[in-house]
Amino acid sequence: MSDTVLIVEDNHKLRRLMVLTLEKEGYTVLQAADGVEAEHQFQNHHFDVALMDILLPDTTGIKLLENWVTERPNGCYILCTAYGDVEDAVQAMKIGAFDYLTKPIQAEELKIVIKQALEWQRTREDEQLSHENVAQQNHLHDMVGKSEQMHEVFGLIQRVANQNVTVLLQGESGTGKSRCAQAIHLESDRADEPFVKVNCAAIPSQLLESELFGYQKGAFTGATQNQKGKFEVADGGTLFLDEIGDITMELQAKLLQVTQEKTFYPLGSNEEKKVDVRIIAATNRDLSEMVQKGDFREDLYYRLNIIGIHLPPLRERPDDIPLLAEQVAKQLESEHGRSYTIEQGLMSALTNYSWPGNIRELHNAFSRACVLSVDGKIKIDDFPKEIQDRVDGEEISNVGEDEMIFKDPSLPLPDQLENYEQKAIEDALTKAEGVQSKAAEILGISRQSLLYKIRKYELDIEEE
Ligand SMILES: Nc1ncnc2c1ncn2[C@@H]1O[C@H](COP(=O)(O)OP(=O)(O)OP(=O)(O)O)[C@@H](O)[C@H]1O
Repeated sequence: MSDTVLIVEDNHKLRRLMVLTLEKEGYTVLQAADGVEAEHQFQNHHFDVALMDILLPDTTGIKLLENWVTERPNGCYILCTAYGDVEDAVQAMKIGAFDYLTKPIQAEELKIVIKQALEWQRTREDEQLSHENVAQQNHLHDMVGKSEQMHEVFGLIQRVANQNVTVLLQGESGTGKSRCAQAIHLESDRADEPFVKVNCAAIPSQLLESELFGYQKGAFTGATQNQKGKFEVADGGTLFLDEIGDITMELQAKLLQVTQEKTFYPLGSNEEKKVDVRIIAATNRDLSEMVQKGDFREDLYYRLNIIGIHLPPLRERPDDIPLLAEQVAKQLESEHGRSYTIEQGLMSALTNYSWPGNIRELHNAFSRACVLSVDGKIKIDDFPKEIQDRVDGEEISNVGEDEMIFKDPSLPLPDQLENYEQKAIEDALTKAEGVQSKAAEILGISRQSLLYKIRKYELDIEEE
């Protein structure tokens, strides 16, 4: 059965043109010339995507969208806005439109957006199934993680990989945004095409434009020959714009145009270039806050954030630490040609540290520890002082002097630490009358860390 598209457009000529274009592509097309007809179609027919004009004789596309999103939240809606009407476009995206098209609508653009919408729609329907599959999986390409948050991220990556929509990755520095962008590319059918990364913060703003769009010989002093920009280099593949929050307003406007039209002009050139590039953007800044402050264009924000993926900080997913640490140790084993063992108790100690630099800090700390380790045995002493201090502080600070009885000098230090830790947890839980969040507060660790330790020491505690 072919996919069905509903077109709501009062301009007869334009509607006819859109219907013909889509019917030629093999879609079944329903039509409506005003709000009443549109409501009738909505109530009586199934359709996969609706494309509606903003201005209708008896209502607005925004009003229809508001009603339909409430009634069928899983539907896929695209609004057609007048050229340059940013406010309507932004409002539509906020309400829940999949995307918007700016008039005049090109046939090619129409075909692409409908195709993307249907792909997104289909994968959303498969969501449940793929979610179950992904839940079993603790890695995706080079990414590892077994926490619920990372399973969710893996699921999203797989669902969006083959849709040409832009993706916005947000998360603190070192949480894995670049890796995530690569994983999306590798999961997609563009995997054999180029993956091009541009760090927008690392390139001075005057140069960034020519870096992205290229230039023609003579465009400026020193432009002695034509130079391709990253958009052209990435043609057919993926362009990863890292630190997107750092680009100037002027460049934001240009970028918006490429995301809409897929065309641009190299600096100093009159020749329009057309590219097929999938854009993934990332930032560790709060882009929606930047929008509110007027530092980032709202329309570009919505355009980039068609699919948003949040990479959680490591302190919120301590369950991933052992897996990540093992991955680094394995990598280094093959690089250094020797094997490493991780001292007992070290892992639980490391889950107590908050890792402000996230996975990058963990990687660096582990690499350092491997190099410093004697006989390949990685110990807490091999970690940077700030980590040792934090770990020791948290482990010992909650143990009173009268409990020094737990210190058995005949045991190796990690085992002594584990004894302290277990006792401290038991005491905190008693003090907190079994309320885990309170106990975690007393211990100065996250509730997740506490749960991890309760399981680790097999403490007989009722689940909250
Ligand atoms: N899930 C993961 N599994 C294994 N390694 C990871 C994972 N996520 C990130 N890493 C590693 O952690 C380090 C930092 O990751 P990455 O550069 O992707 O972070 P980022 O969020 O892009 O950082 P920044 O914002 O500073 O650019 C890299 O060495 C990367 O390979």
